Amino acid sequence: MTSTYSTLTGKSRTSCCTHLIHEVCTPQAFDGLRAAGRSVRRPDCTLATVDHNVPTAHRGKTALIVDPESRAQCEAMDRNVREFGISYFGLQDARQGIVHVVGPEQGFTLPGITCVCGDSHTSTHGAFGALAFGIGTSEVEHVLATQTLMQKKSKNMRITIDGTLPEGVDSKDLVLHIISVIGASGGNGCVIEYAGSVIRGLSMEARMSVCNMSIEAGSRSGMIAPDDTTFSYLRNRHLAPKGQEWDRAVAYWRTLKSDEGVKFDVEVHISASDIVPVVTWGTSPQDVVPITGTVPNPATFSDPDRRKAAKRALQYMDLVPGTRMASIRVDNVFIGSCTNGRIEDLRAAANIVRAAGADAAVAAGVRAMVVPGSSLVKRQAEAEGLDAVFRRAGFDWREAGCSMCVGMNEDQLGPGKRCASTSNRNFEGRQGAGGRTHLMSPSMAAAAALRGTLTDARQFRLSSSQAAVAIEPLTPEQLGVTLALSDVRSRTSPVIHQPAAQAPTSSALGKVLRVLKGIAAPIYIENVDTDMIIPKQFLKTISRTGMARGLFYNLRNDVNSGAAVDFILDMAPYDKAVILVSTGKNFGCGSSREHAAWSLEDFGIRCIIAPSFGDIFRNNCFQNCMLPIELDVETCRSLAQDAAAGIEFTVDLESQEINCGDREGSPIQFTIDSFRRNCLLNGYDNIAATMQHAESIAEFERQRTTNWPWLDGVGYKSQKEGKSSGNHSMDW
Ligand SMILES: CC(C)[C@H](C(=O)O)[C@@H](O)C(=O)O
Ligand code: SF4
Repeated sequence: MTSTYSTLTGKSRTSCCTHLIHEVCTPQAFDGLRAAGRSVRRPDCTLATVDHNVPTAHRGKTALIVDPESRAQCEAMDRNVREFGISYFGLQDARQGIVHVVGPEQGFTLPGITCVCGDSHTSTHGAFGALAFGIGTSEVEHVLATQTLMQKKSKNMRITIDGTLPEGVDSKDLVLHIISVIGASGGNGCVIEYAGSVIRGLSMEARMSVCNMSIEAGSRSGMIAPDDTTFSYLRNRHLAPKGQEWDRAVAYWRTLKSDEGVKFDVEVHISASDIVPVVTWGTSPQDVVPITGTVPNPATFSDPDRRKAAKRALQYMDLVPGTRMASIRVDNVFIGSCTNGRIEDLRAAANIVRAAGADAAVAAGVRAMVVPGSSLVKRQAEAEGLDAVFRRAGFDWREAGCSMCVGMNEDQLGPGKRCASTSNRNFEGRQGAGGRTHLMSPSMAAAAALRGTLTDARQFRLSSSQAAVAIEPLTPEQLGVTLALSDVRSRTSPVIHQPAAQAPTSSALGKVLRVLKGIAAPIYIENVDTDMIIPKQFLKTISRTGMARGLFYNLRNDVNSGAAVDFILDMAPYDKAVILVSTGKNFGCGSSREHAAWSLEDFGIRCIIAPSFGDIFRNNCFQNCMLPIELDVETCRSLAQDAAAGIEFTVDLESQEINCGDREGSPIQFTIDSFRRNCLLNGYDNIAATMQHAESIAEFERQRTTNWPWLDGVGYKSQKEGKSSGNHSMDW
């Protein structure tokens, strides 16, 4: 399936059809463009919004954002989109929302495209049969400048779910079940295709929830072949093709499916009847248990690493094995995020409140928030009366944004507080330092809000008279939004900057790595996620430097007092470490934040050795001239012993060897992609290298215009036809 989607312009460069951007991962990329005197190659294929930092208590001008760092990031976005001529759904725009809700909602996400975004949940867009994946900031800069990316073909994995989902089981239960089956690193290096009768029967919203969490299964990208469900969702969306182009597009989209008998690198079969309503108990999305079950006993895990991780998780979550999940009290409930902040999710949650009767109320002592995924979802929900249902029961009805999914705005979970959440990550400190997250579906979260404990939502049954009346998506006019569509994908005039003297562009530029000699620090944690490497508060910067302070912040400092606690990187000789050795797999999983690589580098780490890596993190390391080395678990464990003994390591990239003292088995050989190796040895400027292929990129774009004209924005079309786009005032 994937080969159908990758549109290669050169040996290893993928042309990106659409590029979504948000305020957190772009300021440094735009600065890089400015410094190098580069423009945005395809403003018509780039769409911007603000979501992570925005307040959900009010809407208004960016200038009203109280937190100075959040405000600075949003203002940087305002400036950058203006300067580079990019279509933008800013804080006052009726179409603003979470980037992964906005793209599909506008029809910017289409089947057959390659879609990228500086955000790990870009996998969401795979629900449309797009090859969609998250990238780091350096890659964002590369895409802005060239509309292409350096890519290596991924492995293919197919997960087939057949049968009928039992009553009360929804797409969130399904995807959490999948992650528990294949594990949080199960999809490393793969693109997942979701198939089977259950997937075919899902709505687009549900498909998006499933693809969204592919990254939590270790895969950068998940996809579903487009079908009539996809087409009817897209028909009449603002940026979807219209008229004859629509017919032509649909005819093409129907061809986008895996060939009969095609061989996948990995096949997984799941029976729908095995799936039940679930919640998470630990600090990895793979820590899943039926809501009717109990907190597991780590001693029952056969894998020693899993056992250790489970013990650590239970300590963090303050849970005791054997406790009934449904007896666990919660302080907060969060309904929202790019996984479950769409209209269907809000309807499901509201249905539970309706089923609880006219007197339904949020349990005493619980704070429950409903945060729509976009401002248009909010208006739709209000038109359906869902806000009234929530408000009446004591839920807090908010403005759109990422909110407590990540806590970059004021919506944070306090230390020691427990949250029933419809988001996608239950990592340590994810929703707030010291906060404890249980992931679940919207109906289960609503049920938890009413009962005050984790609750089986099947206890709330709707009578037909209580059932929510879902209405067709409202038109912009009905929503009371006068959409000025003229500014969407119509930009034409690239802004060319003069290179700034001595200013840095993409991060690795000018750096090389040949031989690295020094102290290695051992880390014994499984699935070290990038939230753990650098928590959210350190992402609120518009610079790439000075991030060592944030490195492993929550492991190095007491959550309540902020006082330093013993952590390996603060103890001699490891405070001078240049190498990290992780015994746990999936190092750097989760978020695409390049800040994780920046903070390691700023501390002095140039090489990380682990049994496996999160795919986006691995790329981010290379982009910053850092070397991620993958070795088997046993070798990592023995290297960690050497590191713990304070033995100095020598990593030689030329000979691809690791030497540590005169240990047995030394030197250890490692393999590395030859292109990446060359870049590290010679310090390439990837963007400049790609720009040498400008003619092939232009030729590819010409073919694309001929074959798939609906992928060009209006402004680009008229520019090609020699018409002036005036002051961006053309209609779509
Ligand atoms: C800020 C962004 C880089 C990050 C991501 O990549 O996922 C965020 O959306 C998250 O969910 O942690
Ligand atoms: S996972 Fe959360 S923080 Fe990240 S994009 Fe989605 S809603 Fe925003």
